[in-house]
Amino acid sequence: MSAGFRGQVTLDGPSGTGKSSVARAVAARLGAAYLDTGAMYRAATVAVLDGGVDPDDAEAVARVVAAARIEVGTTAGEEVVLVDGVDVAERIRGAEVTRAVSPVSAVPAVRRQLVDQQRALVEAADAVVVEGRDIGTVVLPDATCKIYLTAAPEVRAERRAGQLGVTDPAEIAALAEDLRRRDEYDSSRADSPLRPASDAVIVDSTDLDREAVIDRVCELAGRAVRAGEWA
Ligand SMILES: Nc1ncnc2c1ncn2[C@@H]1O[C@H](COP(=O)(O)OP(=O)(O)O)[C@@H](O)[C@H]1O
Ligand SMILES: Nc1ccn([C@@H]2O[C@H](COP(=O)(O)OP(=O)(O)O)[C@@H](O)[C@H]2O)c(=O)n1
Repeated sequence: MSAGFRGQVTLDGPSGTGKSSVARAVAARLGAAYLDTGAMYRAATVAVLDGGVDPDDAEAVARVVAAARIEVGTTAGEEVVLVDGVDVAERIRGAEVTRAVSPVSAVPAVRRQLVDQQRALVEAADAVVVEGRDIGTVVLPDATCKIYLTAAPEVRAERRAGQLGVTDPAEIAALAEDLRRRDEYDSSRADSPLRPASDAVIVDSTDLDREAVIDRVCELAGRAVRAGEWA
């Protein structure tokens, strides 16, 4: 399965399972576009923080985000994230945004706005890999191939620590607590909670390296296309 893929691959799952790194590599291998929906919720959070609004004040959050122009790129190799024309690609990965993103993304009006934008970006592409929390369940219920990535919590925290260059055990424990809190928030919200779609294939990456996960996702994408051709 390489060139010639047409359709949508969705990658959902909690933080640190490898969604971004795997989705980017799969998109490159399939010659597909790539959409990081988490970057959009993070960009919305930048607008909320800069608007001086409490991330837990749903009404104020909805108002600020409705007035913000959020733009993301869909090319796997280049990260483009703009809020009102300002490059926030680096800032969205910072601790301040990570702390505030879950309450912002639990606001239904924010989700409606960003889901509309996500669907428009997907429609513009013949082939696309989309990662997030609700892509297989809500954004693209008819996607060609749905994957739900999981991994043991301690493995996810270690991966995140490795990514951020954190080695102090107390800091790793704090990262693990942050992941746990965010997963709980994302899984228990009323609108579009984090959960696998009923027709998603669950891939547990605890004991798989990155390349093995990429191979598996490409294989599943190829299989889904062939199944569609025979249907
Ligand atoms: N299967 C894997 N084994 C080991 N490390 C991985 C694996 N998949 C991803 N990683 C690494 O773990 C870190 C977090 O991955 P990332 O793709 O950002 O996860 P997510 O988008 O789900 O939060 C990155 O440094 C990435 O390179
Ligand atoms: N489709 C999505 C994607 C992200 N999100 C929210 O955005 C946050 C950040 O997503 P992300 O994918 O950048 O997070 P990481 O897994 O990279 O840490 C998540 O914790 C969710 O609160 C969401 O609600 N729906």
